[in-house]
Amino acid sequence: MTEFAFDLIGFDLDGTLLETCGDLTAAVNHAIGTIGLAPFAEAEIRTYVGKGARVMLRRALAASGQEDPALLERLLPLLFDHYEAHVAVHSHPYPGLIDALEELRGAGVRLAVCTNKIERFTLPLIEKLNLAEYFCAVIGGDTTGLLKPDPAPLRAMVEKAGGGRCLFVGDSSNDTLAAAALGVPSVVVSFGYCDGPPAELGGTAVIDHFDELVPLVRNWNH
Ligand SMILES: O=C(O)COP(=O)(O)O
Ligand SMILES: [Mg+2]
Repeated sequence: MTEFAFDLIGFDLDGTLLETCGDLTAAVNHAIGTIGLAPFAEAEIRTYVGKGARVMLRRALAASGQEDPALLERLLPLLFDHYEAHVAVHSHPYPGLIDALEELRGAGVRLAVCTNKIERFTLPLIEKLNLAEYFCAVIGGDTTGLLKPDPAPLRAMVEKAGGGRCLFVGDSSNDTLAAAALGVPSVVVSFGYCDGPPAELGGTAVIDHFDELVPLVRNWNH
């Protein structure tokens, strides 16, 4: 038991723990630049993030008028190699995150990650930003073979982290749907890459800043 309503708090990665869009945009632009396509602004790529790198690149190619699946398969390794070499150039935790993680950990709440980003990028990114020590389980988009909104990766996170009363924090309907399918309450961060109005994404609650997370779970009344 903890002083909070939860034993375990899981987090989505892109657009929730971390602002990663600068490095993702650079990787997309590198890949499509090799065939002479015009680069995208970060604000556009933000709307393509959340269902894994393959879907992000497919969306960018479609917006460039390129729908050929073979082209997607040819450019994806170029995106991967660029992203792997530049995974934490601009990426950084959202304001207030570290203080919130410290306070939750100090209160005995276990912390974990469940992201659609594949492990090849997820693990080094968390390491490089000095966040690995906080998380007792990290599930990537290729860990179970299924992506959120399927609940399988979230279930794997809960099991690996030792179970208990769980809350999941995310920025998109992938997160709220996966949580709902597992019967886990969810919090939407309105500052992420939300795929709709934050209050309409199906979460149990919405926060606008990580400073709101600890008071929310301390006074949980949902
Ligand atoms: O789209 C991705 O690669 C990952 O997104 P997520 O961390 O929000 O699940
Ligand atoms: Mg996300």
